[in-house]
Amino acid sequence: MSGFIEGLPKVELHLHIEGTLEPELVFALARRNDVKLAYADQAALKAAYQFSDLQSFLDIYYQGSRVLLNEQDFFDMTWAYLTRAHAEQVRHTEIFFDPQAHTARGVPFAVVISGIHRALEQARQEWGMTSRLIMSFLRHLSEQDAFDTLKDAMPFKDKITGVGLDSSEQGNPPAKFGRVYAACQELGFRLVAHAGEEGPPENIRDALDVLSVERIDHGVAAIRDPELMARLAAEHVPLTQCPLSNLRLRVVDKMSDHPLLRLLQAGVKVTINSDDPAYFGGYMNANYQAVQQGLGASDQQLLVITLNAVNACWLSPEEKARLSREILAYGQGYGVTL
Ligand code: HPA
Ligand SMILES: [Zn+2]
Repeated sequence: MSGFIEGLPKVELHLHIEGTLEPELVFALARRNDVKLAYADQAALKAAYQFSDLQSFLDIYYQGSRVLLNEQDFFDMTWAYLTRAHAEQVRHTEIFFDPQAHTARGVPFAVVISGIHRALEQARQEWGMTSRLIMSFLRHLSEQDAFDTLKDAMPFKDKITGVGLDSSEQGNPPAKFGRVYAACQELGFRLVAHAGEEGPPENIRDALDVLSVERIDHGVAAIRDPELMARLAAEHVPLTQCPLSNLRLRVVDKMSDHPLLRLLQAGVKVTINSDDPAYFGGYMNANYQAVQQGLGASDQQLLVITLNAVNACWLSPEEKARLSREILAYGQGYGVTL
């Protein structure tokens, strides 16, 4: 691991908190809550992390989430992620959570958000690490289910900055949630959506035009559509990309095929993120390393990508300016300038 990457102050914008459940914690929580797992031990669970596509991952990811029952479970999961992210110099993180994966099992919305929020608050107090929460709708479920979830979220609105859209992209295009997003916008939520992960460039366009999102999560398919790439660049639409995720879910065959650097060179505001790090083989540093080693990114390009994340995040202008200065000063220490 390069010293430059290890020490670089980072911002993470695409992280599913349920995707940070390491096998060790899955088993610890299963024991604590008396939940039966389909795997005999941690090694057997890890061996199942051989994914052929997004759906094959989601099936295991939702299985893993079944061990989360109590407020303390959501705290422990979130605290474990924050501890790792802090060790990797993540200064600010914007975290997705999937309430429907829990409320459908009878776990109250309040339990989910209280445990996550308590950990975020502790990280802020202990380390000055900042965060935002993004409530993500499961796109394989119905519009009505999303509206019901939005209603459940209302008592906790002050703890939720944005809404997102995740799960199975195939067969569940953005337009299915046009009315939900309009309602969320009316309520003052920031808007993002997964698009162009396994789906076509059209889904990226529709996320922008029908859902009015300000960032695209993944957006890998943009590389197949020069006109769309030019639009993303011209409109400064950030893409929260996740290289190791795309490799493990076979969105790309090999890391050298990943479009992240080509998009950067076309002027698109790409960022590097870890998505579901417990399942995809690494947190932020490993994803930065994949871009460095697999794509040949220079330290200067990694610096630009990191500043893109600062610009795309939901901190105040003052906080962003302070973080940008810290990152630029860090680069200068390595002789890396813009
Ligand atoms: O990578 C992902 N894509 C879509 N849905 C998800 N839910 C968790 N991770 C993902
Ligand atoms: Zn994701």
